[in-house]
Amino acid sequence: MTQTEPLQAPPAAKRTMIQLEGLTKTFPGTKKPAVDNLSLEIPEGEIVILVGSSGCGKTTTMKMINRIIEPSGGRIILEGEDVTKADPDELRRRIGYVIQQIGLFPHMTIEQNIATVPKLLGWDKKRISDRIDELLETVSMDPALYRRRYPKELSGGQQQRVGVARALSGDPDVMLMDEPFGAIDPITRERLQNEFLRLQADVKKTIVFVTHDIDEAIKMGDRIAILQEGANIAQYATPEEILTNPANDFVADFIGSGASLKRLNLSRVRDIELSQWPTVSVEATPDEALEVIRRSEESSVLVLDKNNRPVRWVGATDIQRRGERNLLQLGAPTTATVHMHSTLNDALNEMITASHSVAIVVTNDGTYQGIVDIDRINESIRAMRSATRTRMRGSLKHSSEPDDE
Ligand SMILES: Nc1ncnc2c1ncn2[C@@H]1O[C@H](COP(=O)(O)OP(=O)(O)OP(=O)(O)O)[C@@H](O)[C@H]1O
Repeated sequence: MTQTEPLQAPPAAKRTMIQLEGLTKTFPGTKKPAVDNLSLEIPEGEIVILVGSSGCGKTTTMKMINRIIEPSGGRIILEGEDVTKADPDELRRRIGYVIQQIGLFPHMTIEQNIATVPKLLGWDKKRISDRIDELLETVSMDPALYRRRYPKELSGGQQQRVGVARALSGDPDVMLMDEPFGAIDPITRERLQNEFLRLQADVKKTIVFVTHDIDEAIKMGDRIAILQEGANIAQYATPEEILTNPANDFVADFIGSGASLKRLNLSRVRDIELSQWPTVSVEATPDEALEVIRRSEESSVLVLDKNNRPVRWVGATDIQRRGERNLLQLGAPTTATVHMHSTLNDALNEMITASHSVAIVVTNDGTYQGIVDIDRINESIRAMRSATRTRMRGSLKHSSEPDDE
């Protein structure tokens, strides 16, 4: 047999995809620049978040990257090429753009919306049509159902999914996302964030993402730039570093209280050991279910369907008072379900919303994996706190060591 596997090259250091050099924008009729001499390196394949309070220059920075706003000074380097003076139309075809609310063209169907950039790129009809199907499936929307609809016939969350699909349509290396999930209710927002992170794990685009929500920044960002007025960088670091070592009082204030709780956004369900809850198949009799509960330390059982998907919680007392009812008619439907890639913060939110002390963990196809309970989340918070303290003691010790020792 011949060896067909190529030898693995050692991982190369990340390339800089976008480099902003002294980028400045002073709007006509204003004295102070909205963006004042901003320099920032954005590595390939990462999500870099620009976060800061209203008016600090996030959107202006973003719009200068694809030249919707022309810079008054400085340079934009894309993949090593100075694009400060390049043809803006051509540039925009290389950069996907997702914005809050507006996004879609209202008079065009979903397929026409998604086809905009591929058409500009001169793709043939079949390629465009296949791409529309592929992208709608990628953002979990059935093409047969949605291709011919108009934006107003979709929910806010669905419109935003189409916005993401459209931004991905020409397969750009870079995506700019300006508060893409800003106008959406918290539950849909969380779902879209998770879907987007899952998608990004596959597509690995270089993404500049604007938000004013530090929790969203911590959850979505590989790196976060916390901006002050004039787009001055207060800190540019990983979420972990920002939470552990805020560079100054401005950053500490911006993170606000509850840094430990925010750190729950950094840990995912797949990173912790899951607990198990007693389960029975939907085909079991109520007596069998009762026996499973008796043998466990819990007072209820999780009923799984034929495909191992959780369907109901059934308590011992429900079964004792069952009368003629079977397992599917007892107890309550399962709530508080999270995925392996959900954050511990998502799990905690689910528990609080469902008034349940456990969240059920399932795979993408809904198969039962285990549970996360409040105790496990508490343990994680404690572990993070003590890791931070150890790190801080380490750095304090280091900085207080006298030079002459
Ligand atoms: N076209 C314009 N003409 C004059 N000033 C502008 C213009 N666009 C933005 N500005 C000003 O530039 C500053 C930065 O605005 P920008 O929209 O970039 O802020 P932002 O951080 O995105 O804010 P928000 O979170 O509220 O969207 C603000 O003071 C704003 O008033």
